[in-house]
Amino acid sequence: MVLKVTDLVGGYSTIPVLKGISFEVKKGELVGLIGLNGAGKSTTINHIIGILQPFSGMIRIEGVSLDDDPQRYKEKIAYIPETPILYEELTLKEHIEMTIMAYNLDKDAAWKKANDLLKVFRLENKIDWFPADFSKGMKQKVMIVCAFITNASLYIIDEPFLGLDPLAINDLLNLIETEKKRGAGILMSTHVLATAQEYCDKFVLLHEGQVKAQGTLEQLRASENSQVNASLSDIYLKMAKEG
Ligand SMILES: Nc1ncnc2c1ncn2[C@@H]1O[C@H](COP(=O)(O)OP(=O)(O)OP(=O)(O)O)[C@@H](O)[C@H]1O
Repeated sequence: MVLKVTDLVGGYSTIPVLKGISFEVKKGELVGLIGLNGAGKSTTINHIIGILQPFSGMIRIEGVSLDDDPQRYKEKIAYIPETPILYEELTLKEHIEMTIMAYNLDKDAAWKKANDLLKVFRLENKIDWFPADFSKGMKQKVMIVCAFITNASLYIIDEPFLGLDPLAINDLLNLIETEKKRGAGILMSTHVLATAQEYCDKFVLLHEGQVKAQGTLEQLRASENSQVNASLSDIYLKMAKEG
């Protein structure tokens, strides 16, 4: 098991946004975190990456909780936020060097991987550029390059399909496939349900801070009494309208 979230109650103030959610991401699985605006996807992610403290419940990555060992817990996660977060005063090269230090990576192996990824995402001649020189999509690609050199156990990818061009989306999906084969787990939040349906192994449907349904598409169809050919979008809309 890569990620195990158990009875997580959490949020920002004393009123919980998440009302006791449980789900898992296994090795080699891509799990889609699906929900309407305000359903609690970002709040869930903020708890997993340790920005928010659970009110109650447990989050473990490969059996380790943030309280057990914060450094080990954080090294197991690579997070790609929806809005890229880069250091304005650091070049692309320095972002990669910082990632190598933060994750304690072998320098030569990490740079080999980074150079391959820089080529894939057409950034190899922009290594000395600062974030201010990059477009939003290019900044997102910098975050992808940094995340995918870490050998993380768990990738958390927040809405990857809106800022990237189709070529980059395809490259990212290929990277995800490679990491799945390596045994990593991936939790991906998205509103692009057709792509999620095509690529995710399982889904967690969040609604108003609760897990309304989870499992494979077949399992969702069964649990929501949907037709045998119902799409993820059909199932989700039906569930959201029923409340
Ligand atoms: N910083 C914050 N402080 C207080 N409440 C917040 C904060 N961020 C989000 N919330 C509240 O938490 C709830 C869940 O929001 P969250 O951002 O997790 O939703 P989401 O599923 O990620 O939505 P979206 O698809 O719009 O990104 C909402 O009711 C929102 O108002």
